[in-house]
Amino acid sequence: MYQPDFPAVPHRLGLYPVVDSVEWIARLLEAGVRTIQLRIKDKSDDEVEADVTAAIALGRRYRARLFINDYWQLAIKHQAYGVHLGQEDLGTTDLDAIRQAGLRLGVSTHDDMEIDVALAVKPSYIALGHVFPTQTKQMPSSPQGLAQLAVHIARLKNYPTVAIGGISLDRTPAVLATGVGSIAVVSAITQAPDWHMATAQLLEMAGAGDERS
Ligand SMILES: Cc1ncc(COP(=O)(O)OP(=O)(O)O)c(N)n1
Ligand SMILES: Cc1nc(C(=O)O)sc1CCOP(=O)(O)O
Ligand SMILES: [Mg+2]
Repeated sequence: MYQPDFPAVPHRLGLYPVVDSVEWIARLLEAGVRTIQLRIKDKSDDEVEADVTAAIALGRRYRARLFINDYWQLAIKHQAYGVHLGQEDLGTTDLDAIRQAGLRLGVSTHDDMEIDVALAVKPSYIALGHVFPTQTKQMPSSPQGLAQLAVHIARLKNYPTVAIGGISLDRTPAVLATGVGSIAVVSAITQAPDWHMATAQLLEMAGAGDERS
């Protein structure tokens, strides 16, 4: 049963690019993306606040689901659609503040134990990674692969789910065949020889997500 303690998101979030600049947010929203994340690493709140506010304004203009990675206080201050947090963030974040501000919450997981932790938080969606090897982030764990992803999706049947890690254009059909509602990608778009074409192809396969809930 999907009864999150945070506002619900559509079951299928569709194509979900994870990008590190307002420029990428602007061009991907213009290209038709409707679920997206601003992921800027290792800067102070002061350094990122202008980018966070600009990204949130763009998200509103395009009626998109804009998640802020890590900077949950800024996300609350500027009323983002949602926040994405990792497992290690859960103990240091005021989850009640996010809930009371009405923001959606996405939580990363990498194995069954982390899924148990995430389910206890009752977030809006659960991310499952990393499916394949990735060059984008150093991962302490091994890739879980498609078979394990499918097991997790079966366990989480009514929960909105997002797959992440090494998802390329070629691998997308097999990832979607597990029943996952969304594919989160970095390099498949940002390192593509033609990002516009790659985005159009990924949107064609994964969709832009269901209507807002
Ligand atoms: C959709 C999605 N899934 C997983 C992650 C990873 O988040 P996290 O574990 O917080 O690690 P960093 O991205 O902060 O390095 C994500 N960002 N988005
Ligand atoms: C940011 C991130 N988080 C992951 C996780 O498994 O939690 S994998 C990942 C990087 C995904 O980049 P790419 O699409 O280029 O492989
Ligand atoms: Mg994070």
